[in-house]
Amino acid sequence: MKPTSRPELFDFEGISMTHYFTDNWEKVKNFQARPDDILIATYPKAGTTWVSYILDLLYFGNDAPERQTSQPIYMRVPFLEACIQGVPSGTELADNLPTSPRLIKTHLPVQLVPKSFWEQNSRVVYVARNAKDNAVSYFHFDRMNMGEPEPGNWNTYLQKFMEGKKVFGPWFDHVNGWWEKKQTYSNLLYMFYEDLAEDTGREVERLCSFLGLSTSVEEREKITKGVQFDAMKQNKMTNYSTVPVMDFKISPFMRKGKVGDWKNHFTVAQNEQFDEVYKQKMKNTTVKFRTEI
Ligand SMILES: Nc1ncnc2c1ncn2[C@@H]1O[C@H](COP(=O)(O)OS(=O)(=O)O)[C@@H](OP(=O)(O)O)[C@H]1O
Repeated sequence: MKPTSRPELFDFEGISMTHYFTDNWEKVKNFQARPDDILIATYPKAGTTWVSYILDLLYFGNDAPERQTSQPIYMRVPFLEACIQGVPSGTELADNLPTSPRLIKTHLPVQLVPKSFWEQNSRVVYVARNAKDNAVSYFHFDRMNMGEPEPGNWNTYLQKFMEGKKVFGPWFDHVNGWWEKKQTYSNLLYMFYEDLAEDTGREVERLCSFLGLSTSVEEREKITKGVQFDAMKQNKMTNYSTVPVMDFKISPFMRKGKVGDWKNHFTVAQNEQFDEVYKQKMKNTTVKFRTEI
């Protein structure tokens, strides 16, 4: 259903959120994960759809062709915390998934993930993207998605991004929180968008080895080809063109798919300020990002 106005941000357990991701909170919090579930966790716009589609093809690519031609990726990989009037919630979709393993998407910061995922020792694939490109992608997404708060202009957007006043909270805490989790939770694979862009085939192989899949080289090559930006942009089941709240005339979901597009957006002054903030916020972590490849 099309919203009549954009939602407001509010504080939820210390994180900026909109009601779309908190309205179903009791069910999200008490969600029953299974040991073979695979949770795909990301800060928004870090490569969720890319990795979702890779995993979907790895597990179900050879299933009935209708799955690939008639079911959009967001139906195959439910968005756990999403709750939008008129469509089934993420928890409902996940509970009713007929396939196994279940692939489930979340943008939650690690501390808000339902505890059953940890209790069941479910596998988690986290994808992170460098902060500058992530901010740019998020800005264009918020411009075109009426389900997101009003983005304002690029400069005000960037200031708010640095303050963490974006849906799902600060990028910094998100990537750092999940990085810390990885140190103690062995069923977590921490991936980078930049690595995927540099060598998708290598990253597909990494995923297979994490998941214990013995997919053939030919199959992996086929998947690698099918998940390239242009192929996914043309594919109605992966390009989000079926979502009514998104206005592709403003900006398409599959926008550029590049590493380094931030250079076309940041002014010299914005870049200097961002680097200062980044240094402060990232001073206690060992996670390293590439802003170009
Ligand atoms: N195959 C492939 N190759 C390269 N880049 C890709 C690919 N698939 C998705 N993308 C880019 O990822 C951005 C969307 O991120 P998400 O899928 O995480 O969005 S969401 O949070 O689920 O809404 C968005 O990035 P930008 O183009 O920079 O805006 C997409 O274009």
